[in-house]
Amino acid sequence: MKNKVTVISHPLIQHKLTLMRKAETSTAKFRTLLKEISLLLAYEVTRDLPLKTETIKTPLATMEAPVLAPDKKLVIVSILRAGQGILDGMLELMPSARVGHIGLYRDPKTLIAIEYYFKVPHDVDKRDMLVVDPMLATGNSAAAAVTRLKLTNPVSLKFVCLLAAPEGIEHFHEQHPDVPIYTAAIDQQLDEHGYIVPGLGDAGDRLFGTR
Ligand SMILES: O=P(O)(O)OC[C@H]1O[C@H](OP(=O)(O)OP(=O)(O)O)[C@H](O)[C@@H]1O
Ligand SMILES: O=c1cc[nH]c(=O)[nH]1
Ligand SMILES: [Mg+2]
Repeated sequence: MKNKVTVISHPLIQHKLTLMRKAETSTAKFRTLLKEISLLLAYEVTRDLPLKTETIKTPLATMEAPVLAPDKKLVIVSILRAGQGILDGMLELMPSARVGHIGLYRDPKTLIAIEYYFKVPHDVDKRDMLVVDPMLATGNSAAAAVTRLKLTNPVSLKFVCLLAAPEGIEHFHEQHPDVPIYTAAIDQQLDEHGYIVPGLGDAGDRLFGTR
């Protein structure tokens, strides 16, 4: 499991990601695309969820049918703000998942992540945790979020994003070699302001139309 990065390179994801990257893509379209991609990411990220069987009756017969095994299943933690875009899509696929929020913003000068909000369900220690944020740039935000969330003792932890920079992957795995990263793409590098290049710009601003 050490230093594991999975690039989810499904053609539908790659096509939609290209549309998201385009500077002319509207806020409404950007939001819809992120939601659609998140459904596809969720499908891949939950591939190893354990199953058990239960006896059910179809209109024709009784059968042993697969259902998700644990009573307490997933908790999805959104890193505010932009994590909300992935959360929306994932909740459509997994409407019973519990949800946590961690509010972080990057100080524009130091690029250090500053926490301003934290709330997770009381029973996260019985749940598998997906931490979601579209962007892994320096990795400061994701690493700080996971450091904080590890204190809540989730059963397991995965980090899910849309775009990752090589620098961010390295920094994140220096601090959390045990936490796998799932991403739709790994871009070239960071620019001097800590933005992913070629990237898609500021995910939060594009999602909420704040710029
Ligand atoms: O890997 P890092 O260098 O930490 O950068 C990534 C972070 O930057 C963005 O959030 P931002 O700070 O812009 O906050 P916002 O979501 O409220 O816009 C993004 O959503 C990540 O949380
Ligand atoms: O490229 C980047 C880097 C950090 N945060 C973003 O939203 N985009
Ligand atoms: Mg932002």
